[in-house]
Amino acid sequence: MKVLANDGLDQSGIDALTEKGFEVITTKVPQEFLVDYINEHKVRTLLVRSATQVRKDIIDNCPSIEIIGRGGVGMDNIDVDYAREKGIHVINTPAASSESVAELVFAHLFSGARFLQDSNRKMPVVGDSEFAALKKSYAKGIELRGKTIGIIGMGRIGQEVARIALGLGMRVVAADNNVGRASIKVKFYNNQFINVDIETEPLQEVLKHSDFITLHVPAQKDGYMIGKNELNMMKDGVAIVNCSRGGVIDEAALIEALDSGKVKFAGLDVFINEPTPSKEILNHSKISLTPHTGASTLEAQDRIGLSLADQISSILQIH
Ligand SMILES: O=C(O)[C@H](O)COP(=O)(O)O
Repeated sequence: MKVLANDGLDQSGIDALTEKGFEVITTKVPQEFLVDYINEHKVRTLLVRSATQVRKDIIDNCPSIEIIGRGGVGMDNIDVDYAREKGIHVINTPAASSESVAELVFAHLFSGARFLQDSNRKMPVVGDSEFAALKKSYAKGIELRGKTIGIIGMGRIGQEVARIALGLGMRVVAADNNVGRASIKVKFYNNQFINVDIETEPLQEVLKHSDFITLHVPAQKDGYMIGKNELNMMKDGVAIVNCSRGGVIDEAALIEALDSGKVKFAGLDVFINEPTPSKEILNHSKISLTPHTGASTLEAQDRIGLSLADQISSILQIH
């Protein structure tokens, strides 16, 4: 019962699977050697994050595979329908990382609002004499409280973003093609709950009325969701965060909008070219950057490991 976790697996998952008699291999096998490796080791379960591509070549040429597991949410690196047609179980962990991604959205928002990304780059390289000048250049920070956040995509992550935003005293507006109205349960530390209804609006309305926009949609098949036209619709001085997928936003149009001042700042966790984002993106003083770490917290990875182990055991009926 070999499980190959090609992009790694949290110890929680390794322990839970090992306890049930699975052999978990965490060797990173390069993409071009995967088919041979899987066949040689008769791997029955292939686990990946977003790095390993599980395309038709693997599905067609690795008859031992019974389960393909995505430790995370987005399955755009897996030919899901094709695998299912071939009788392979394809699983993911849609609920395990929402809090982590949502918290990263606010890390980017707070960073941009107070110039942290620029300050972290410049403070180590400028001398004492520049301290005052830097302080002056960061004098026009902004608060999040009281501002409007537009959430595009009200799935689990979008809803978690709404919960945090409400706690910060922000006004929340949302756009979602599938959800007419989202009722958000907000839990407080004393275990009390309140229900808050969030009306969704057409995308264009959300773009027009938001001070901050955050994207929580799957990888787009038909071009950019946010391109030049959409950027033009937004308020002057809007801020944008993308912790969903590269290619949801047109990076060239974003850079132009940052340079013109239309967009005040951006926070990007995902890029059109991963793992090599463009130099313009990497070096832009108004962009807060993270290398696709939305789900990379100890807590999320622990939950992901347990969820995968649970699902694999139940599919293979190992109790
Ligand atoms: O879809 C996801 O779950 C996130 O993009 C995280 O991807 P990762 O597992 O490669 O960090």
